[in-house]
Amino acid sequence: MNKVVEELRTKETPFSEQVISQLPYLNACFNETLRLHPPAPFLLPHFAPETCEVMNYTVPKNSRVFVNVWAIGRDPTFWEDPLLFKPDRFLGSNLEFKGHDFEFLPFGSGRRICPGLMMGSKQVLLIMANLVRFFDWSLPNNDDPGDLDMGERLGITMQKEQPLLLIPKIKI
Ligand code: HEM
Repeated sequence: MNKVVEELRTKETPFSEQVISQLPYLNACFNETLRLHPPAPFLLPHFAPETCEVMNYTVPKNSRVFVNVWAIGRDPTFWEDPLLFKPDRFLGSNLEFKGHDFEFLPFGSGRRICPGLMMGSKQVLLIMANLVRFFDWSLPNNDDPGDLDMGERLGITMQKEQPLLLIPKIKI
């Protein structure tokens, strides 16, 4: 948190879209959040119109296919310390969420990739940048952020199981 605060508070505001895309730590935090908590953990249901082979598995014609990107994002084959929130893993890495890196598919891939990818990612980054830049955040009772319950519940999209209660203090 300190690293992203420092990165944001040395930049001029209001933040432009161009500045936001050049903030490595903010972008790394966004990527790491999408890796561990993809909003659509099974993507949208896909359909195999023909029988096909994928990595030695046969997918029969007319199958309904779910891609578990939640599990892929936590697979120790691809990710070191997969359950830890470590944004630094994305610093200096070429991994992108644009559908070419199959270990990181929070927006899906291929013809049905999320068409709102650019809009959604820019919006979240801008909102996060402003919330972090202009407020100091703490937990009620000065609770330790490390103890925050990050349990999830599956709905149409993934949701935090317990509501997030935070105290903002304005910081100009
Ligand atoms: C952080 C924000 C967002 C995330 C993580 C996200 C994620 C996804 C995912 C995983 C899919 C399924 C892709 C697949 O099955 O391969 C999807 C589909 C879709 N998304 Fe997004 N999305 C986001 C924002 C948006 C926004 C802002 C819009 C519209 C303005 C949007 C519109 C759509 C539409 C229309 C589809 C269905 C595409 C199709 O089935 O052909 N999304 N999104």
